[in-house]
Amino acid sequence: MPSPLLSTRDLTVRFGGHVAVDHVTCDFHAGQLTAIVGPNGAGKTTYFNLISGQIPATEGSVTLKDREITRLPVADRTDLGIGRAFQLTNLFPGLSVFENVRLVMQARRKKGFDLFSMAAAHDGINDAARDVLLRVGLWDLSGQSVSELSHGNQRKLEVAMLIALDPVVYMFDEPTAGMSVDEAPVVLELIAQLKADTSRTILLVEHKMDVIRTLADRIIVLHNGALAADGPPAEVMASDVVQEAYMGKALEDV
Ligand SMILES: Nc1ncnc2c1ncn2[C@@H]1O[C@H](COP(=O)(O)OP(=O)(O)OP(=O)(O)O)[C@@H](O)[C@H]1O
Repeated sequence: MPSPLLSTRDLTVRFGGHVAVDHVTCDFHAGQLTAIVGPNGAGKTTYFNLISGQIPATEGSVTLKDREITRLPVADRTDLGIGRAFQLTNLFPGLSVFENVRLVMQARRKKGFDLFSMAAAHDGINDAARDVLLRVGLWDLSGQSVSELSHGNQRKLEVAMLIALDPVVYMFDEPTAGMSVDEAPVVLELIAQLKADTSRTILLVEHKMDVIRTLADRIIVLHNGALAADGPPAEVMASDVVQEAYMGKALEDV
């Protein structure tokens, strides 16, 4: 098997006496979407935070494409290809949809954050931003201020910004949370399309069984911060131990 894109080895964080993530060793390969499930408080978001760099690990390591990134700050990890959608906190509400996507592209291309540069100088970026907005179905709303968008469209924009960032590792934390039944399928379809690019890996924290069934190639289960199960969805879901002990409660709110 080729070497993994992303690995955690004995990844651990303690808050005082509480071990929130407990020696989690896991490899994530290109072309795979891994759903991370587990009961409330199991450590899923904290595991994400350790991978993306929001909190420092107490022990263990995170490796991206054979490079150890455990002690790197968030921005450096982003530059190296860790892309995380943040439940709307990384949108600029006062700017237009288009400007939000363009800012991400400018930052990626190291052209700085000068929004008011001559548009002609940024033709390439403008075209690329338009392509992303067409892809997510937001092109018609590109001139609107983000604060005027519906919640569902804001979540779509978040996916657009992640696509614009062009990461190696896509990290989604409950991407359809708070969306209407009409809006959620669009975002799920976008994530499904991302899977088609087999040079990336996708991590998804998710409670909804239907979303997991639709998207996941693999499920890992966290319980009390530790890795409790890891395998293909059918296998993990069928496991009695996992059903009863770990997933019954976590996945029943479909
Ligand atoms: N900064 C922190 N300081 C202290 N304890 C924390 C901190 N962050 C998380 N925890 C604790 O770590 C444990 C894991 O929390 P985490 O949010 O990762 O769980 P989760 O699996 O994402 O839960 P949920 O499904 O409810 O979002 C919880 O007991 C939580 O209270």
